[in-house]
Amino acid sequence: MDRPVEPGHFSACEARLDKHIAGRCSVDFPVAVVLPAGGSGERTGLLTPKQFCTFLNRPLISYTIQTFERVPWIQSIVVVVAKESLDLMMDIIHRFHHRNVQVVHGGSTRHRSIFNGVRALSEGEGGTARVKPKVVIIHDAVRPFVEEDFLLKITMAAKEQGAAGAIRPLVSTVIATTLEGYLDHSLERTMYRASEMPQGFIYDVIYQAYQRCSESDFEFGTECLHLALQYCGTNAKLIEGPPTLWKVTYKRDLAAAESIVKETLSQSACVVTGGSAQATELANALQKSMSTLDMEVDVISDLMGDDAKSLSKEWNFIRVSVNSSCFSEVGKMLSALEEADRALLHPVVIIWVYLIGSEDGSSASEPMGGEPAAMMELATGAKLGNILVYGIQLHHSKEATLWGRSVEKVAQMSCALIRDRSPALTGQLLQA
Ligand SMILES: Nc1ccn([C@@H]2O[C@H](COP(=O)(O)OP(=O)(O)OP(=O)(O)O)[C@@H](O)[C@H]2O)c(=O)n1
Ligand SMILES: O=C(CO)[C@H](O)[C@H](O)COP(=O)(O)O
Repeated sequence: MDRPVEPGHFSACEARLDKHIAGRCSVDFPVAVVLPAGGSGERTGLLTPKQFCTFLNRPLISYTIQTFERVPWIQSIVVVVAKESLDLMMDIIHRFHHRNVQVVHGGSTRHRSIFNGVRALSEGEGGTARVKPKVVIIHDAVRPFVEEDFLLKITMAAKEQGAAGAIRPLVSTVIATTLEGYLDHSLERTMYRASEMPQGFIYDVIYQAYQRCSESDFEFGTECLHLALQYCGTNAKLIEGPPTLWKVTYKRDLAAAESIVKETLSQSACVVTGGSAQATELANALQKSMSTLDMEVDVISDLMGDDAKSLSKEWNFIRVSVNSSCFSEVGKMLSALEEADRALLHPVVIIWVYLIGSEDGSSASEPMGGEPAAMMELATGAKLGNILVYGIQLHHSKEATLWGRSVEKVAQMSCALIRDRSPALTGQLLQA
């Protein structure tokens, strides 16, 4: 019996690889990606193939493509889809401004789809030859959460070894069963790992492996690393990856993916005060209260000058108005976000916090005559551009405890609206 892999064995190898990679200034060879997306997603029980199922107004595959588009040393992306999904895929590329993406049609099995994608990287239009990549990364289109540093590890290892693949510890014991459906024996779990994606290959290795493999491999195989070993004698370097490499397989996985994206978008907020002392005081109180709710808040007077950079890095904005129910400030923020095309890939949240009353006891004339209707109209238009506008109204109180409670309530409501990003509440003027 082979000796079990000692716990930490792979992390020791990875540490050496980390050091090896750390010494590299950049990827100085062409790298391409093949994203197999030609499946039907039967295990989700949904009619729409899971790679095209949407959350936060975007299909799953668009999140994965974006992940690779952000990697500067990846030159091209090939997405492999079923023939009947070609038009849908082209529409997604157009709608979400994906670039450097070539779409080819898939096959009846994952291996056939992947081979179509690999082949497309060396055969240009009409079968003419094209410059092929040195390394090709293969990554299931339904695995949206992969980080650049891990892609770099896989890519460098593939260049060094010919092939490399992500692995994860098994979470369930693997057993062998008898034909009658009884336990034959259980495998020693420490000797096995789950093979995940991404995987990387020297282009010629995986291309030749697919040219040499059998029909049975194409029909029943699920492991590219096996083909490289079996048909090219190339033994892949195995690298333990983070738990985020999981594959969307069941319907629940789509909900999990949405939750992860929402969490990523809900780490911080930018409060814009317009510069008034009272709005700034409220903003600072909100900042303090929201920090206790794990929300990092920045307070600025306006989205101008250096502060305008928030427009391109923040997903959540709070606009504080004092005794002024006009929406011009919110309208200006909305226009700036639309001009920056900020909500193309993710929904942006704007919360209008409307403070009535002031320290000297004066109060605006009873507000909100026609404003709720105007608020709803503004929010309805904004939603079409993937910007979610909510309103929270609060009354100033000179009684410190009461005022503190009001501010805390606004902080809680703001965090909830940001974290949930529900289109259902847009345009509502909530009472704190
Ligand atoms: N003929 C196929 C089958 C699968 N895939 C892709 O391979 C990846 C991983 O496969 P899997 O999770 O099994 O997807 P499906 O085959 O769609 O799922 P199911 O088995 O539930 O139908 C997915 O991105 C899937 O779209 C593909 O490109 N071509
Ligand atoms: O991890 C993988 C190979 O290394 C593949 O993602 C996995 O094998 C696909 O299997 P299935 O199509 O049944 O989901």
